[in-house]
Amino acid sequence: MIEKIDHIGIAVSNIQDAAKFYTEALGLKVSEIETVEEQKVKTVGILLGDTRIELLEPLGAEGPIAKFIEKRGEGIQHIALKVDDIKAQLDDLKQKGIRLIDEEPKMGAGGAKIAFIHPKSTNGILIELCER
Ligand SMILES: C[C@@H](C(=O)O)C(=O)SCCNC(=O)CCNC(=O)[C@H](O)C(C)(C)COP(=O)(O)OP(=O)(O)OC[C@H]1O[C@@H](n2cnc3c(N)ncnc32)[C@H](O)[C@@H]1OP(=O)(O)O
Ligand SMILES: [Co+2]
Repeated sequence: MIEKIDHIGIAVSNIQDAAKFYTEALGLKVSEIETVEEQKVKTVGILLGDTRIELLEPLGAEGPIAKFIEKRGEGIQHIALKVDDIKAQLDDLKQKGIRLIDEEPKMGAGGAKIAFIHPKSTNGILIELCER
């Protein structure tokens, strides 16, 4: 079951600089910075009620966020949907012929299980499934 939007992922060159807009101009709170090696990113969550904005900075020249910024510049990179059972959701999507980037969940920020659906199956939006 899909529960809600868990977060919106925004690719930025520098999370400290980018976070200032949300904290200083909008008065929002941020989580601790976390490194997710597998995705080659540093990330903070901007807390917004029961959802969040996830700022993502590339760890180096490689990885999906580095590549995204190089090709498209900073901006919205993905939308994450919270699911109650990510394995079941992935099996269901696979059976429906949806192109998955990850057939098995990976480790995301905050210990979440995450998996991505390819933009070719979603009219050009990168969608993450996320189970907490
Ligand atoms: C920390 C964690 C968490 O939440 O806990 C995260 O979120 S980590 C967040 C970062 N991690 C990820 O994004 C992991 C999943 N992402 C990936 O595997 C990759 O970024 C792909 C989405 C497969 C794209 O890979 P790559 O750029 O190498 O492929 P590509 O250049 O051939 O692109 C294939 C097609 O997808 C499009 N495309 C690429 N990135 C896109 C994006 N973010 N949103 C929408 N479309 C996108 C390209 O324009 C291209 O379309 P055309 O063919 O029409 O030109
Ligand atoms: Co995410």
